[in-house]
Formats: sequence, C-alpha cells, structure tokens
Amino acid sequence: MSADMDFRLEDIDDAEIARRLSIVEPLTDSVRDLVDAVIRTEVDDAELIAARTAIEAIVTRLRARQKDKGYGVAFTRDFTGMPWGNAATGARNAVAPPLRLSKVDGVTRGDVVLGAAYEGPGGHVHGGIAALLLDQLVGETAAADNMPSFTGTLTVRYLRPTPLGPVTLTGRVTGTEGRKTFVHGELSDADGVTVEADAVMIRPKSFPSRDQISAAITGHDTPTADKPTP
Ligand SMILES: CCCCCCCCCCCCCC(=O)SCCNC(=O)CCNC(=O)[C@H](O)C(C)(C)COP(=O)(O)OP(=O)(O)OC[C@H]1O[C@@H](n2cnc3c(N)ncnc32)[C@H](O)[C@@H]1OP(=O)(O)O
Repeated sequence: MSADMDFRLEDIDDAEIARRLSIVEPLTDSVRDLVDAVIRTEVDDAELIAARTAIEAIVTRLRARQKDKGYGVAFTRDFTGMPWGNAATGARNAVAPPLRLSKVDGVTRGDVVLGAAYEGPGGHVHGGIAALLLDQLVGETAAADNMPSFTGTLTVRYLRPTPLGPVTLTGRVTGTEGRKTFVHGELSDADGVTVEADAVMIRPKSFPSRDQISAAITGHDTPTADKPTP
C-alpha cells in the first residue's frame, strides 16, 4: 500500500452517509438481481435482445457523469472509510455479494447468501469467490483503527465443496509480530467449515500514518464532495 493510493475526502456526516447508502444500496441490489436473472432466465431470444437494449439505455444514463477510474477509498474528516467500490463488500459494487462484516469481542463475522452469480462447480461456490471473501475477512480482521494492512500471504484450504446458499464468515487474529498480523478465517455452511484460510497481513513500511492520510485528504477537496448525488 503506497502513499499514492486514492485517498480522498468526502466532507459529510453520518446522516449523509446513511442517506447516500439508502439510495445506492437498493440500486446495487437491483443490479445483483439483474445478474442473477440473466444467468437463470429461460425467456426466448427476442426477450433477451429486448432486455439488452433496455440495459444499454440504463448504462448510457449512468455514464452521463462518472469518475475516471475506480471508486477509490473516501474518508470523512473523522476518518470513517467508504470503500464503496470494494470487490468483496463495496456498497456500490454489484459484483460483491451483499456481505457486511463486523467485529465483536475480537471475532469478525458476516453472513451472506451466495447465489447463482458465485457458482463454480455446479451448484457450489467458486473457489476464487471463497478466497476473495476470505481475503476481505482477514483484511478487516487485521485492520485496527480503520488502518488496513495488505495481504502478504493467504493460504486457503478447501475442506469440502460449499453449496450455493447461506454462508458465514468468521475471522480472528492469532498473533502479531512487528508489522505482521496473523489471521485465521473460516467460511462455513450450516454443516460446518467448508474453507479455511491463514493469512499473514502486513502493514507496509511505506504505509502513510493516520495523520498523513488525514493531511492528504483534508489538503484538497474531492471533486464529488459538494455534489448532492450519492
Ligand atoms: C476504508 C477504511 C477501511 C478500513 C478497513 C480496512 C479493511 C480492508 C480490507 C481489505 C482486504 C483486502 C486485502 C487485500 O486484498 S490487499 C491486496 C493484495 N496484496 C497486495 O497487493 C500486497 C502486495 N505486496 C506488498 O505490498 C508488499 O510486498 C508487502 C506489504 C506485503 C510487504 O512489503 P514490506 O516492504 O512492508 O515488507 P518487508 O520486506 O519490509 O517485510 C516485513 C516483514 O513481512 C515479511 N513479509 C514480506 N512480504 C511477505 C509476504 N508476501 N508474505 C509473508 N510475509 C512477508 C518479511 O519477511 C518481514 O518479516 P520479518 O523479517 O520482519 O519477520
């Protein structure tokens, strides 16, 4: 993680974050629903072509005004992070399942339903998706005070196939050594653990301090900070 990461200020409060999420999360859910529908639909070719035309019109509307590249990581002045483009948990990212992780008593936990969009072996979760979710899990488990570490090494062990459907993620820190944090993570279905991971998470020596990030984000205004749209 280097100092040229895309940190930026969104000078907003919790109420404004909630307002924006109340608009974008249902949109993201609708796009997830669309992905699921495209995978599972059995309508005829004419319907598929009509659907494509309608979707292309929506894409054109959304592209009327947009960022040059990824969403980046926005922070408020009190250091609330908004990684809304994140591939595993981003509130604006329909590629990500609707997973929210939270930490209670040192254990990070989240529940999510993995549907057709996450299939690998028929009826089962793709191994890369399991690894993605476990990577996010160990990342959030290692993060302290909203300051992330990078995944140095992620060792994933697939114990048995994970059926599509509800899964639970749990992670905990197993040790620290200098800038390294060791984390164990598990992905489980109703019958127990299906995939487990051990990670070495590293706070890079070049990583900016919280004060440096604060200075960087408050030193310039984000182009979107004063816009009313979420
Ligand atoms: C917005 C707010 C969000 C807040 C929540 C955040 C959640 C975020 C969730 C995001 C989740 C998503 C997460 C993602 O997807 S993170 C993205 C995927 N990961 C990367 O891209 C990492 C790329 N690699 C690097 O940046 C550097 O190589 C790192 C940072 C890893 C080390 O570079 P650095 O120059 O700092 O290292 P050093 O040479 O001083 O060595 C230091 C120590 O580390 C040991 N070592 C070195 N490399 C490795 C290795 N690969 N495995 C094991 N150990 C390693 C080394 O032996 C030494 O140990 P010791 O000799 O001291 O004992």
